Amino acid sequence: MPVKAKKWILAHHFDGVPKDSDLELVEEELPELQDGEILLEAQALSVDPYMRVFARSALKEGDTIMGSQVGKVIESKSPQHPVGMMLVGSVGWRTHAIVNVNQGPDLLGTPIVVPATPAPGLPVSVNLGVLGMPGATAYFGLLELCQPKAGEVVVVSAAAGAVGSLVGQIAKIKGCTVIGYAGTDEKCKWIKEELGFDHAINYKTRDVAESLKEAAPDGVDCYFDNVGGDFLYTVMRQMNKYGRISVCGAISQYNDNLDNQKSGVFPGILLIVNELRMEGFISTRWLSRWPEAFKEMAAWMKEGKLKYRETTTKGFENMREAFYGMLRGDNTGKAVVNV
Ligand SMILES: NC(=O)C1=CN([C@@H]2O[C@H](COP(=O)(O)OP(=O)(O)OC[C@H]3O[C@@H](n4cnc5c(N)ncnc54)[C@H](OP(=O)(O)O)[C@@H]3O)[C@@H](O)[C@H]2O)C=CC1
Ligand SMILES: CCCCCCC/C=C/C=O
Repeated sequence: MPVKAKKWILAHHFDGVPKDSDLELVEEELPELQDGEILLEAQALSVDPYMRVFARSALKEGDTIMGSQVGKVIESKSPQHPVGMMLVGSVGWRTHAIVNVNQGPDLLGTPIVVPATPAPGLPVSVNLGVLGMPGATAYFGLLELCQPKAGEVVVVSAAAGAVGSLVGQIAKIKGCTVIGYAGTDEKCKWIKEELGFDHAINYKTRDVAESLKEAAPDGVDCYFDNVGGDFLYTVMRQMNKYGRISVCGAISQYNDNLDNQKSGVFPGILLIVNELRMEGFISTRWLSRWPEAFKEMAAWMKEGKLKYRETTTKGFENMREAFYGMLRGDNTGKAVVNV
């Protein structure tokens, strides 16, 4: 019996905030499996900011939207991937995918399928969040680039999101004072009261420069930047000598047309005077070491030192709404879609 897959395609390249006419749900009939192929059925899918960023360069109109999912093998012509096995696959927004297990990495350089990390008692979706790409991003982006030391002050933006909520907790584990900025009072309450951040500030209701002066009167040593734009410049002005900035994301600019962006004045003088180190990264730089991060983070979770939250949307047909919601800040913790 041929399998009918549903998939979301890029109908039109995004221009500004993604809208319904940009994304279209279509059906396709899948062919018979060949040797070395498996058929994956989506259980949980990820919606991430990078989909907004990389759609422009990596996709053509008509292509399936990129993205990872946890899928179950429901048919197999690969003895190493038996029916029932759970895999994390970068196979896009699809209910069913035929994967050649010998295929090389995807467009973003990640393997097409890897066994889902065993996490007893936890939902499979943790492989898309705390024990997945966002977890590795927080772990390596903070520890490798900021190298936070006990007693230092660490600031993180988008602090109640998938990456930011983990960055703040890891910085606490390392003995730092942590200041998180998030977009609602509820998010601030969560990161302060449940996750143990020292300060949680709603950037929509407080002035960032003024509130940062209050929370960090002696300045900032590390900034984990998820937001970019003016936010970055504002924090840079309050960095201490030899401060480190890990440039992870620039979500405040993702809906802008980069070709038409006005050139602002980059405050390079601050880098010079305070001898700051500022480095952008893509988490796949440490791909071969991701298991190391997952092992340590799973141990912290077991010890109750690292908590996570997911904002889940039910139904593959609601991928689009989950994506829009994540971009505008509806999520606390990792945004996932359960099928
Ligand atoms: N370099 C890398 O390898 C990777 C980079 N990233 C980047 O990390 C960042 C966080 O990603 P992730 O944790 O997955 O996503 P989140 O779970 O943090 O979701 C995005 C959040 O961004 C916040 N946001 C949206 N617009 C703005 C804005 N204009 N100003 C400030 N905050 C805004 C919203 O929270 P709020 O309510 O607080 O506004 C929203 O919930 C993104 O920039 C992403 O691109 C992610 C993974 C890998
Ligand atoms: C498993 C997919 C890895 C994608 C890496 C995404 C890097 C993100 C950059 C900005 O959001």
